Amino acid sequence: METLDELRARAEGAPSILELMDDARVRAFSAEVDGLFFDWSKTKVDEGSRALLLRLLDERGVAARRDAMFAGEKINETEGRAVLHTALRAGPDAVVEVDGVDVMPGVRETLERMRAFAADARKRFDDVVNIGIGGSDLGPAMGVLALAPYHDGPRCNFVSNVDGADIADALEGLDPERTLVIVASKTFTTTETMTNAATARDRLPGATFAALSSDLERTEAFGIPADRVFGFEDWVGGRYSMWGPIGLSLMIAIGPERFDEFLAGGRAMDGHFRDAPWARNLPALLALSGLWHNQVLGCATRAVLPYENRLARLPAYLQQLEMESNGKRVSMDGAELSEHSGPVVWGEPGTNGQHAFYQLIHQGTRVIPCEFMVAREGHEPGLEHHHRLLIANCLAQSEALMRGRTHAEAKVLLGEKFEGAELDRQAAHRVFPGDRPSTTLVYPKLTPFVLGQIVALYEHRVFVEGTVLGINSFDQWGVELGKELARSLEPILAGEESADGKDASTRALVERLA
Ligand SMILES: O=P(O)(O)OC[C@H]1O[C@H](O)[C@H](O)[C@@H](O)[C@@H]1O
Repeated sequence: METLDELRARAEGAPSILELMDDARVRAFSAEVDGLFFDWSKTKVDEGSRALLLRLLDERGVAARRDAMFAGEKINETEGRAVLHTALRAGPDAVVEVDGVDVMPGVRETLERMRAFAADARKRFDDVVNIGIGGSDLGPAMGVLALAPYHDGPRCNFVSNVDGADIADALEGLDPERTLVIVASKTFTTTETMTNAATARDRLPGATFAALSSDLERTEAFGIPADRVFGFEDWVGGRYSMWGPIGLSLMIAIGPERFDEFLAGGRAMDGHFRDAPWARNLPALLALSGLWHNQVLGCATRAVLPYENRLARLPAYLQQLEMESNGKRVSMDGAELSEHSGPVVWGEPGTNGQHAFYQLIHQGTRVIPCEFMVAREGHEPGLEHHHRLLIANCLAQSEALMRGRTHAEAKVLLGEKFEGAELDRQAAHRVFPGDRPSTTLVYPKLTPFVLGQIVALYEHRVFVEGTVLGINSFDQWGVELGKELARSLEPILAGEESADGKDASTRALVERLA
């Protein structure tokens, strides 16, 4: 891609972030929508590079593909499906057609049934166990923890791993009469989920079961009555599904009204993504900062660092959203990508990470672009001083990464303690190279509405990055081979089949573990 080459040329010998920094830059390299403020001024993108990045969006036809997505066109070409998670949060008057049929009456009807079911479940049950994995787990698990201050419904447990420890621990001490087990699986075939669901049925007789799936024949075969089944269509991808039936546990936890606020946050971000010019468009700006760091500068990872303890599961959620969506090797037409695919995404909440892995971010030899997130306000009355410290730490990290510390400054700090060659040696360990990039997302307070804005912001960011790279962000063929091989290994481990066809290493491991 020529524009990317031009950007790489500009990045060579670009001024430092500190040299670029001034008030005008902060105004130019930040944008705000509905209280959400994104600052990307602490990057090395200058005005010229920004113009080229914006050009990339036009060259790659991002606007047309965005409009095609919202219009229900089948942009998930490898599976022949539309991509309409946005329909799950569309307003009451929305009309969204797939193959000439408006899908919104169905969406609204399911949402109404969910509301009635959730309102009743909040009275009848003490515990909800959501059994699901990947997109059928991470969204509601992340959301229930994030919105703990609004959680006034039954306790929610999330079981995902096929490791029997997960279901065994979750079922421990539950009263079947007061427990709702939700089997969440789009396909209703996923080994982990079906194995855990069967164990729950055996070990907790008398519990109430509900199902969230797009395969109504399989939910019936499992024995779940139709009035406790909430279906969705194939145009909702697993990792984009927490807005609909897969969000049922979250709706039960916080109540239908607050779930509506969550949907409204997502809807507001959709409107912004559709209408705002790219230069002020938050999803586009996040994507451009991502493309700059990953494809232009060659940084293979990005750290997501929420200064919000209740966003502890957000990095895991974003790992699936970003890496399953944009971790592809070919473009839409099947040709090998000319650029790297999406980055490795990782992170932990601050301030904890500061005392663990930030060492490498500050002084390691590789540059790790950091995405900080922080709220102006917390939820804990009387603990405002905690929140001030939290904010101070968040801002201190991005400042330290940008500023760094020179050898001369380190020597001054060491003062009289050392001299000569020893002073130089000791100072070298205390040097921070600086000029390390970060972005900061500031939000007013982690309410259901704001969580909706943030999740939709990241969804669209992934879409923009994927579109620029020519990737289909909505399939996940890369997870299939491991599943097939696991299916072939299970009977070998059970002693029913021979390991002869396997390679020497796998045979030796089978022997040790069988
Ligand atoms: O909801 P399910 O059909 O059970 O799928 C659960 C998950 O497993 C699959 O292997 C995919 O990698 C994920 O995208 C999906 O979210």
